[in-house]
Amino acid sequence: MRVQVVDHPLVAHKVSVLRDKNTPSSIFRQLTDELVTLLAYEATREVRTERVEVQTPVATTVGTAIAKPTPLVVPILRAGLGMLEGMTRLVPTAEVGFLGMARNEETLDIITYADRVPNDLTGRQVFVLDPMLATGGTLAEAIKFIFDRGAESVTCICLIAAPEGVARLEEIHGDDDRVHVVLASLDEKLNEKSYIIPGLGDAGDRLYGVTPPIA
Ligand SMILES: O=P(O)(O)OC[C@H]1O[C@H](OP(=O)(O)OP(=O)(O)O)[C@H](O)[C@@H]1O
Ligand SMILES: O=c1cc[nH]c(=O)[nH]1
Ligand SMILES: [Mg+2]
Repeated sequence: MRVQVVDHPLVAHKVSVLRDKNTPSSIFRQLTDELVTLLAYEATREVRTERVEVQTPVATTVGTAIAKPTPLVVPILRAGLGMLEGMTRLVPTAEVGFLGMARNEETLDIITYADRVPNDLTGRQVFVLDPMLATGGTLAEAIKFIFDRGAESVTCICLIAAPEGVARLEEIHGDDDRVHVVLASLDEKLNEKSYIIPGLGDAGDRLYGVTPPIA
């Protein structure tokens, strides 16, 4: 498993504004969108391509196209939805599947409440979007889910991660070069409620407002 923290002043600036508790939802959504585009640029370096013939106004040349089957983008609802548009803007030919997952804030168990992901992911490169990697429970479950359907590789794009969550994924996928994690920031730690410190609070709530927990 490869973990990459994107080291760029624009990324660092935007993450700092995201963290600020006084940043309103509208700006939070806009910054999330901008950050995804910057991270996706790195995360898609190994997207499969093929050579194509291109006719310019003056000559014929060989160009590059994203190969089929096209990448599949999977935002983890809710918070991952805030990252979808930034990703599809960069890879407009990607297909999109949806996974609804929520962590029970008491037990930290993961509830999968929606599955709109193709049943057969054989040979697919999958990009999972979720702004927060805290204990790693959600992403561990999502990665397993996607590999169980036959995907070739899983690249997770997250804004902020805790070392504890990265360590959990390393424990499961340490030797697995099919897994790649791209981050804007690797933070300090988790607090006693498994929130990321310093983090940015609850990403879903900051994007969309407070929602009651799923029973
Ligand atoms: O690494 P973990 O400890 O599993 O925590 C991270 C998960 O928590 C948040 O989702 P949440 O459960 O709050 O759902 P939401 O997006 O609907 O708010 C976040 O978007 C991740 O999916
Ligand atoms: O800090 C955290 C941890 C989990 N989920 C969030 O949205 N934020
Ligand atoms: Mg949440």
